[in-house]
Amino acid sequence: MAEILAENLGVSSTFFQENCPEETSYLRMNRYPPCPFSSEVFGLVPHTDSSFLTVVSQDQIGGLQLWKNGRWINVKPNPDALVINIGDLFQALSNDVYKSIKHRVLAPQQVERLSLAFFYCPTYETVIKSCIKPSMYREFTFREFLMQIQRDVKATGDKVGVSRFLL
Ligand SMILES: O=C(O)CCC(=O)C(=O)O
Ligand SMILES: [Fe+2]
Repeated sequence: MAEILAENLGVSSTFFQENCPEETSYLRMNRYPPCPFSSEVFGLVPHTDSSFLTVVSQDQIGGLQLWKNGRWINVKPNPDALVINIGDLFQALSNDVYKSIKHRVLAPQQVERLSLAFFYCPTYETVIKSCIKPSMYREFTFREFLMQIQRDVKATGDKVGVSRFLL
């Protein structure tokens, strides 16, 4: 899927094969326990993913929301479908042709919710640069990106993200 999305971006056809070996991607298992204060807390605070793509499998409880056209949209659970999110790295690689989607998870009120998120990521040394010119972002390695996030979270409490690398 990453290869298909990158087809018209000038990205080398072997880019993902070369930079995303199996061991650099990971699966996160999320458990959201029922919360009596669910209107006051999040299951997962609004964020974008630091991956190329994220594949999410969610159960039937619901609560995942996307920020679209200035409002939060519910992602209706569908047992026959996976949710694929564009992550920060695809946004930079595509020079904003694809946008990293902001999303959040509401805390469930009565029953626990489970989800699985697979983060498709490159090696730390992978250089992220757009082939579309003029490039909006300066080139950076995945390692630099993750370290910048750590610094920003420490300093501001927030991730900031790819906008940090805008030229
Ligand atoms: O639980 C979900 O539906 C989404 C999980 C998520 O956004 C994440 O793990 O980054
Ligand atoms: Fe996420």
